[in-house]
Amino acid sequence: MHKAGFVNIVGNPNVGKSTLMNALVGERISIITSKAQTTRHRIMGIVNGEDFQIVYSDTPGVLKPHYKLQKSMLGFSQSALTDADILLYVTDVIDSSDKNADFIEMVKQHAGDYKIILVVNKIDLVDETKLIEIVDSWHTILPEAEVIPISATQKFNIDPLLKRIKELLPDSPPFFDKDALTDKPERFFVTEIIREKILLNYDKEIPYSVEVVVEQFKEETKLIRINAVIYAERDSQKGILIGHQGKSLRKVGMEARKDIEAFFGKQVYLELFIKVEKDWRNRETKLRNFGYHISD
Ligand SMILES: Nc1nc2c(ncn2[C@@H]2O[C@H](COP(=O)(O)OP(=O)(O)OP(=O)(O)O)[C@@H](O)[C@H]2O)c(=O)[nH]1
Repeated sequence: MHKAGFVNIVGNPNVGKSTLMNALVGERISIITSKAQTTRHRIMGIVNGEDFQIVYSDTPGVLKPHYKLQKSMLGFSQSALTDADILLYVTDVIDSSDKNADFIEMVKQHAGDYKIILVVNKIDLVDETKLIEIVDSWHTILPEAEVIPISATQKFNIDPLLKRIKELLPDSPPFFDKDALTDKPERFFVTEIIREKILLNYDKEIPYSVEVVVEQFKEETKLIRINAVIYAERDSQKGILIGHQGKSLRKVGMEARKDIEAFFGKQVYLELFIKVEKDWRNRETKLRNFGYHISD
């Protein structure tokens, strides 16, 4: 049986999230260190094993202390919370729970949607008595969570944490092509960015009916040339995607190009094509393979 799921990492700045990520992900995988932000999450790394796939991502901004958790942010934060399989709430022995009261409340509200692991980092800085006190207090604040104390820099308790994450992952086939992603993560991000722009620019039916495939990704010294195909299911959708005098598609292309340029820190020449592939949904596997095909 294969396991796969989304592990969403939240926590205040400076508690050691990056250090923990490196320790968890280490050399086990193709780490994706890019700063690009996709629709809801920033994917930080994907760990592939023979029978599992862990997709780590974080929710930027959720816990920044200078961001008073305002009403307007709530929707975003909640959606980030609801689609995690496992929530990795990272804190450290210095962090105080008071300033996160609002966020903790939200975590609790969604406790039925995911498993929560509360990671107390930097335990190398305190003695045992203090640590027990801290762990106990978190048990009280968030009884829904399993508390795992670690030291990311000392690599203490990292393996048991990883083991627990694997145990808690739901049974599922992988979400991302395991091999293709390992050596070509950039295609995945291009696809994600284009998909995001489609989501933002068209009504619901369209985003769910299209598949984006990067057919060419050619990196030159000063420029990246990308050809991507948006597959629609019907001719009518093709028309909507293109829009009046090509206006809609141009807008998607322009917005996507800007983000892709920011992502790679390089000028990008992006060409978008639309093709109709009737009933592509029933041929998903074929399409997925095709999507990672390198044409140059
Ligand atoms: N003593 C100790 N320091 C640690 C440990 N883990 C991380 N640190 C230190 O804590 C600081 C912050 O670590 P980061 O991994 O950058 O923290 P972060 O949560 O990713 O920070 P942001 O990127 O600001 O959100 C660094 O100086 C780390 O070396 C630990 O286990 N013990």
